[in-house]
Amino acid sequence: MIRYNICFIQQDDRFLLLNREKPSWMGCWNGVGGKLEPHESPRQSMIREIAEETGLKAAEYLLTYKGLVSWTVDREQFGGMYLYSASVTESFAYATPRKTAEGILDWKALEWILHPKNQGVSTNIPLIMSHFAEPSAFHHHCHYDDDKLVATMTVPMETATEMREQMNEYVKEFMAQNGLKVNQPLANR
Ligand SMILES: Nc1nc2c([nH]c(=O)n2[C@H]2C[C@H](O)[C@@H](COP(=O)(O)OP(=O)(O)OP(=O)(O)O)O2)c(=O)[nH]1
Repeated sequence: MIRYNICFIQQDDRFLLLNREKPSWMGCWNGVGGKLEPHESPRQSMIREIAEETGLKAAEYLLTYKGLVSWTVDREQFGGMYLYSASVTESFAYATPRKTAEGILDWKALEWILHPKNQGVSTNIPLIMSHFAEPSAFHHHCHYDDDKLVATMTVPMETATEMREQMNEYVKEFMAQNGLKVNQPLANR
C-alpha cells in the first residue's frame, strides 16, 4: 500500500529537487525517492534512494522522518509514500545543476517552491512543504479527479506504530466527507 518514499534535502532555505526524465514526471521538480524494495525498511530504502539519485552518503546528512503522503485518484487508485527531510550543513558543497541517470538535480529556493503561480513543481509539494517546519510528523492526503487536485487534508500523526491504521481511518473519513467512494477496502490496495 505504501510503496514509495520521498525526501526533501535541505541546505539553509533551499532544497535539492530532481527533474526526472521519465515521461510521466518530465518538467516537474520533485523530491528525491522511489519505490521500496521487498524487505527494506522505509529508512533503509530512503538512504538507498538518496545514494542512488544524488550520490550523497548517510553520513553527509541528517535524515528526519516527517510522516506520510497518500493520494486517491479518480476513486480507483490509492497510493502512499513515506516522507523525509534531510539536512546538510551550511558548509557542505554540492554543486548543481547536476545531470544524473534519472534527470537533473538542482537547489531550489523555498520561496520559489511555495510560490502560488509556480507550475514547475509536483502539484502537492507546496502543500506538503508548508507543514515542514512543524516538529511532529503529519499525514497529508490528496484526492485527484481528472488529473486535478480537488481536495486535501493534513492531520498530525503521533506514532509510527499507529500509522497504517490511522491512515486508513483518516482516508475513509476524508472520502466520506467529500462524497467519494472506493470500490475495495483501502487496506487491500
Ligand atoms: N510530490 C509527489 N511525489 C510523488 C507522488 N506520487 C509519487 O509516486 N511520488 C514520488 C515518489 C517517488 O519519490 C517518485 C517516483 O519516482 P519514480 O517514478 O522514479 O519511482 P520508481 O517506481 O521508478 O522507483 P525507482 O525505480 O526510483 O526505485 O515520485 C505525488 O503524488 N506527489
